[in-house]
Order: sequence, then C-alpha cells, then structure tokens
Amino acid sequence: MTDSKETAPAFVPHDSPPAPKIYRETDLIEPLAAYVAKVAQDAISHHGRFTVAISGGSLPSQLRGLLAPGIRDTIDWSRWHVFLADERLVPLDHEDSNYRLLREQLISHIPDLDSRTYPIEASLVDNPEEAADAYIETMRRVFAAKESVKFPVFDLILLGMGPDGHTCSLFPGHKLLQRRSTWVASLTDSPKPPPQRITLTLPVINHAHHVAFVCAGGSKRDALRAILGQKTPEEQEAVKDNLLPAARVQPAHGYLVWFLDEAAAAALDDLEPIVTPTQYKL
Ligand SMILES: O=C(O)[C@H](O)[C@@H](O)[C@H](O)[C@H](O)COP(=O)(O)O
Repeated sequence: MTDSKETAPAFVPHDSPPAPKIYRETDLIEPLAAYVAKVAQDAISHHGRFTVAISGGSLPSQLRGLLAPGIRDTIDWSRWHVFLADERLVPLDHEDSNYRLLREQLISHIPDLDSRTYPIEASLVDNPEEAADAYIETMRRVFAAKESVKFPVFDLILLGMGPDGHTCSLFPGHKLLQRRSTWVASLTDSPKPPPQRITLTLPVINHAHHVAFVCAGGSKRDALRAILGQKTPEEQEAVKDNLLPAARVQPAHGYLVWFLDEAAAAALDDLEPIVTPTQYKL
C-alpha cells in the first residue's frame, strides 16, 4: 500500500511519539538515501548541522545510494558529523572494523567528510572501558555538552537488527540493557564476534530525533513479527526480560521508522491491518 501523504521529518519534540512507520521496499538503496538526505537537509535548515550515528553490518553498504549523483550533489556534506553507533574493538583498518567499512562505502567518497567522522581511539582497542570513555569525550566535544546535559540528541541514528533481535551491540539479556545514564558502554562478551565492542546505550538511542532500522532478508522474520506485530504474552514477557533489544528502541520524543525489503516485510504479511508497510515518499 502506498502512502501518498508522507510527513516531512521534524525536529520538534513530541509529547507522545507516533507509532513506528514501516516502509516496505523492493530495493532499499534509493528510498533509504532519499530519507537520510531529507532528514539531513531538515536538520541543517533547523539547527545548522546534521549529527548521525551509523551501525555496522550491512548498513554502510546500504547507504551507497547517498553517492548517486542526483542525491549526492543535493547534500550539504560540510554540515555532517558522523559517529559509529557501535564499533568492534579492532584496529581501524581491520576487516571487522565498522569504521573501515563505513569509510570505504561512504566517507572516503566525499571530500573532507573524514574530518567530521569520529572513529574510536585506535590506541585503546585493548582497553574496552577506556575506549568507551574516550568515545564519550569525543561526543561531548561535538555536542558541546556541559556536565549538566544528560544525553546527546542525535538528529538520526541508523541501526540494523540481528535475527536474535540485537541492535547496535546491545544483545538479548545483556546487562548493558540496564544502563540508564552512560552514553557509550563497552562489552567483552559479544555473542556476535568480535567479542570486544563499544556501543551507544538505549537512553542515547531513545533521545534521538529520528531512529531508522534497516532490515533486509528473511532471517529476521521471527524478531520482526515479535517486535512489530501484535505481541503474544510470551513475546511481551521477552521484551520485558530484555530478550529483544530492538523492541526497546522507542524514541521518547522522536520518530521511529523501519525500512524493510520484500523478504523482511513478508514476515508481516498476514498481520495486516495490524502492521501495514508502506513505501517511502519524499
Ligand atoms: O557491529 C555490528 O555487528 C552491528 O552494528 C550490528 O548491530 C548489526 O547492525 C546487526 O547485526 C545487523 O547486521 P546486518 O545488517 O549485517 O544483518
């Protein structure tokens, strides 16, 4: 079903956040690029810059539509500030590095964007806690946050989700899901390798103006149904027990959207009209 009245991304906080919007796309690349470009443009018009945090996995490559000439040239890249939503603690040129991936797929194609992209401190990859603290300091510099400012407010956080419902490096049942005040946390027991990582915490994610999940493929079927469908009592318990971290992503005053390809959206087909995926329109 096509939604012809797409609302423009906004930066005015909501008192009560709207229900998540679910976009179903045959190919995610173009609509995702159009969406990110629009959120960026609106952020820059509203407050002069665009702060974005981006996860790893397949996400950096799904952002390649931003480099298509018709989109790339419309973006004011000089106002972008790019963070890693989570990062594996490996050298920056390591094949597992999310920064390396993002740099190769996007950052290195845009002149000077590297100077406004914030990788982890390379010398701290063997010191997870210090790496997390150093990343908080980096964020504080960019967000100019005084000690009294509780959380940074990203314009956009782009996330993937694993088949187990993990997002960022927040894994089912992990104690990091309880963090209430830390901006960035470290872990040394990630079930998805490599085990040592840092990650934005749930309160930071839930303070963002916009959060978008990008999910492709059928492997996430069960998690998608549990999160976006009407929940069975068991699924409601699982959310309470932190077994589906992605279900805990609920921006308090912002917008949440899901970009699903056909294979992922098919998991929701028999849930209509509870869940009606639409197409993204500018
Ligand atoms: O560093 C990581 O491993 C990621 O940030 C992780 O949270 C990822 O986003 C999901 O596992 C989905 O990955 P895919 O998009 O590749 O399925």
